This record gives sequence, structure tokens and C-alpha cells, in this order.
Amino acid sequence: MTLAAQDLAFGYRGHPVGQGVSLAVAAGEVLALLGPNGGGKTTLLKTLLGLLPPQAGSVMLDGRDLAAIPVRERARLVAYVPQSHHGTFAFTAFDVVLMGRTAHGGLFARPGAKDRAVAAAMLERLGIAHLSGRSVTMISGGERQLVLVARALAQEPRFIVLDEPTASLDFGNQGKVMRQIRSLAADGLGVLFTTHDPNQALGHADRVALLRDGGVMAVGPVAEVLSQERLAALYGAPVETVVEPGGRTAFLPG
Ligand SMILES: Nc1ncnc2c1ncn2[C@@H]1O[C@H](COP(=O)(O)OP(=O)(O)OP(=O)(O)O)[C@@H](O)[C@H]1O
Repeated sequence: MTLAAQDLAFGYRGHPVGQGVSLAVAAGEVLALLGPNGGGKTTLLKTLLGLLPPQAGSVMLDGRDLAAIPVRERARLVAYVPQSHHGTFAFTAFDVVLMGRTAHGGLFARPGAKDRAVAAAMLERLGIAHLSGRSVTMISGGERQLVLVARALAQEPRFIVLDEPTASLDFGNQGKVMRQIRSLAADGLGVLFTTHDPNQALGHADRVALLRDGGVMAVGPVAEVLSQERLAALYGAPVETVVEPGGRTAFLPG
């Protein structure tokens, strides 16, 4: 099963952002999307999720055109973790995670015991069960980010798309989310995430796509694609390479 962009052009009405993008994320793998600010990462994700219509080309989910898949079925297959934002409504963390179950119930069905159990299990999995009864307007940005990841997991999707999932997280929670990402792929999910840290792609992704000016500069296995030269070209800035005594490579802004 794959989620794939085929010769995709994407953008907003009257504002094309990218074109000629072909890439795919398969079940069981992690694909990282890297690129400079404004390069089109979020817009591409929204198009892959069906939140924005393609301007040309297509998005295919398991060989079917995404546009032809009913919205509720789509929601059972693909979950989205948007960039963390301030919640406006004072829902509890538990209720927000429970909302991830909507795609599994009937149109007006109330959540059942199974839905509540899945929501509780996902809060537990992310280590935030203690936040269950707290209002999401009164927790930290990082805690809210973890709630959004738990909500996506409660959807029990086949693919999960995360937009800068670690942006507001402290060092410990960054590690926690990245480990979750790996374990989701081990459970058979396809994972696509954006990041501004090439080292996260290096350490946790199987493949990486480099997006610049709305086009794919390179896509492939991390070890083949991520080099000092490519990253310098991607960001238009110097990049340094550090090789640890154990042989592990890391990139630093130069
Ligand atoms: N709602 C919108 N309507 C019109 N143009 C938009 C809208 N949102 C973003 N853009 C523009 O689309 C382009 C791509 O933005 P996008 O948010 O996809 O980039 P990004 O790679 O995710 O950036 P960042 O790393 O800064 O989050 C930018 O030029 C941006 O100004």
C-alpha cells in the first residue's frame, strides 16, 4: 500500500507553489521531507491529504485516486498531525484524542467503550495520560503537540502525515516522538513527516525527499541523498559534517 504523488502540481488559488512532484511513501516506511522555509512542504502535505485539490497530476492511495475516495474512508486511512497551534476551544486532552475516533463511528454515533479505550491507550502510549482531564488551552505547546499525535494514532490510520512534529518539543520529547514514528512504521504504517533538522531524517527516516522552490531536488534512501553538498544546495547555506568517533554522521549549519 502506498500514498503517492504523481507529477503533482500544487498550491493555492492563483498561487502555484510546486510542480512536477512525484514521490511515494509505502506502508512500513518513514519518509522525511526536508526543505527551506516557504519551499512548499506544508502545501504538499495538505495536497497529499486531500485538503487542497491538486492543480495538476494526482494523489494516489493504494492505487486509487484520492479525490475519488469518500472523505470518511480517507480519514480512516490517513491521519494528519498539523503544526501545533493554540487550541481555541477548551476541550480536554482526552476529548481531543477521542475526536480521532470520529471516522470509525456512524455519522452521529456517540463514542463507545472501544473508542474511549483506544483514546486512553494512545494518551498512555505518548506518556501524557496525566493530561487527560486538562483543557488543551491550558497545557504547554509541546504537550499540545503530543495530544495531536495521540489523536492521529487514535484514528488507527494506515498512513500518518506529520508537519514538523517536534517543532515545539523539548529534547526528551523530540526523542519520544521520533521513537514513536519508528515504532509506527514497525507496526506497518506509512509515515511522512517534515522537519528542519536533517539529523532527524538521518536518524529516523528510511528515505528522504528534498523540496526546494516547490520541486523535488532529490528523493531516495537517506544514506544516498543526504550529503553536505546536497544540503548546502538545498538551503543555499554552508553546512558542516561532524563524524562521531563511533562513525555516526551529523550535519551542522556552517
Ligand atoms: N493559505 C495560503 N495562501 C496562499 N499562499 C500560501 C498560503 N499558505 C502558504 N502560502 C505560500 O505558499 C508557499 C509555500 O508555503 P509552505 O507553507 O507550503 O512552505 P513550507 O515549506 O511548509 O515552509 P515552512 O518551512 O516555513 O513551514 C509560500 O510562498 C507561502 O507564502
